[in-house]
Amino acid sequence: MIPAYTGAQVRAAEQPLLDAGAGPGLMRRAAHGLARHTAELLRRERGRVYGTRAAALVGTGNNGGDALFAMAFLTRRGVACTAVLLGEKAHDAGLAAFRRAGGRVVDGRPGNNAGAQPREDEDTDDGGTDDGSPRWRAAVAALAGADVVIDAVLGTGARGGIELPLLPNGALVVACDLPSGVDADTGNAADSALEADLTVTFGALKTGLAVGRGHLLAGRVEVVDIGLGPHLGDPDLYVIERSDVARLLPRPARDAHKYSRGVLGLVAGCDRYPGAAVLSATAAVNAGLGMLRTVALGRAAELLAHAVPEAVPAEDTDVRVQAWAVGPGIGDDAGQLAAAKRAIASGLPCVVDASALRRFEPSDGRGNIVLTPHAGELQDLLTRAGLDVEAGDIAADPVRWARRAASTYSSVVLLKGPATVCAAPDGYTVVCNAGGPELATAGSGDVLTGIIGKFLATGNQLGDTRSLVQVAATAAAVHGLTVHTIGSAATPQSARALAERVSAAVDTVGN
Ligand SMILES: NC(=O)C1=CN([C@@H]2O[C@H](COP(=O)(O)OP(=O)(O)OC[C@H]3O[C@@H](n4cnc5c(N)ncnc54)[C@H](O)[C@@H]3O)[C@@H](O)[C@H]2O)[C@@H](O)CC1
Repeated sequence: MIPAYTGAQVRAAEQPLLDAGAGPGLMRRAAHGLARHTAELLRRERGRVYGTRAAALVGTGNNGGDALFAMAFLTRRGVACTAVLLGEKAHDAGLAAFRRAGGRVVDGRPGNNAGAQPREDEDTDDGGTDDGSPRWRAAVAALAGADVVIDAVLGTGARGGIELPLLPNGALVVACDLPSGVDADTGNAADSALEADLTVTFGALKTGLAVGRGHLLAGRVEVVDIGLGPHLGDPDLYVIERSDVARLLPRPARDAHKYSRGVLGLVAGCDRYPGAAVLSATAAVNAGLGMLRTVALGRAAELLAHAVPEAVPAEDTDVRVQAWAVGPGIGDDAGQLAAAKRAIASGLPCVVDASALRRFEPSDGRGNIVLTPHAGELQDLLTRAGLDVEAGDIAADPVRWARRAASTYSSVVLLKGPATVCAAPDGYTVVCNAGGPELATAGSGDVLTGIIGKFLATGNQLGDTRSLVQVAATAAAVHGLTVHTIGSAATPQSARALAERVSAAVDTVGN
């Protein structure tokens, strides 16, 4: 697991070192890491470092200082470097070092009225600012032709919105510590924040790079160790890695039989929505389940019999299983909703999804239940519990609201989204960043429910809600990895294809 910390935690860890006069050393290590990773990116994407062109957008604080020192290193490696100063001041020592190394400095400050003229062939990306003022003209002209632009306007000291100049088309973007305008604590981002190819972050991974828009804007993330380790304390959350998935995956014992491999009860599907039951059932079976008992009605039952012959129909929830998965495709069917309620009340481990979430009450919660809402369903859960929360609030701080729902409903909450946030009632949180937009199709959630159900039924990883969070994150990772078992990431993928590839995904991490 990769530990992630809020910006406030990282700043607190830095403080004793700053008090002891270690600030310049910290910055030198950060700058060295930024220069090294930027050079590696140039070598990979441009085939060389010497003779390339770099520009940095430099703000007033230490974040800008990091970039100035980093560009001093790069200048010495034969990179033509330009610093575009966007604030009233710049880090003194960093600026002096950059000038000494022979770097070029351009004044992009608000008061600058002597801006350079744009080149005639200037070609810029959308998204930034070019209101024609000399300030932005100077910045845009200085950036033209850059192979790489280092975004070092704001780091963990950011407050509120930010304006940035237009970037040249085709330039690589490296964010220094985090993309300017991203909130290191939450992942919320200013509209103008730039999308990076690479983020080089210092001291520790920041929560804001693991979740929300910050995660989407960060690109590849490299963590540079600057020696904060002993001062960091408990992380805000963890990001699950492939090696964790391999460790946490339940494996059958050599003397396993179908009951020891897990028996899952599935309450899914109805006449109106028969397909969801097939997707959940297929995923559960392909995840390595010992036996599946299905409570399905009418067309859903017929379809299941054809599509998933392994599924053993059950008349009711009065059957012997080790865990339940309830909700996919049950819609408003009164019989299926009642069956889901009974399964939830059985006391067995249970994953609750889709329509079953709409009837789930805080008093139904307990430590062996996983709720799997998307943002809209989370808003509904929170609103029904008396909390005033808008969709935008959840997008701006998904970890906070997933935790809030987990404590309110005394259950583990798996919040679906570009990053999957799994939170326990005590706040322990694991984020899964496997997969991508390929997973955002109707039916994909039904697949995830089947995988979680299988892991709950196997049960050998369950102990407390923290273990259950890890189980949920492992299931989310397997779900995400199904994407990588089919063609390239750009290959369109149906939920059915994902369900059928669950065994291949388990195989990729399990071996
Ligand atoms: N503190 C340390 O020892 C270290 C800090 N490091 C770097 O320092 C950064 C934090 O430095 P700072 O605390 O100086 O903060 P930043 O450099 O992130 O920004 C602070 C400056 O930006 C201004 N500012 C804030 N919000 C603004 C906005 N919306 N628009 C325009 N200006 C705005 C503030 O007035 C202040 O001058 C980290 O992200 C990291 O890059 C690294 O050098 C490692 C060591």
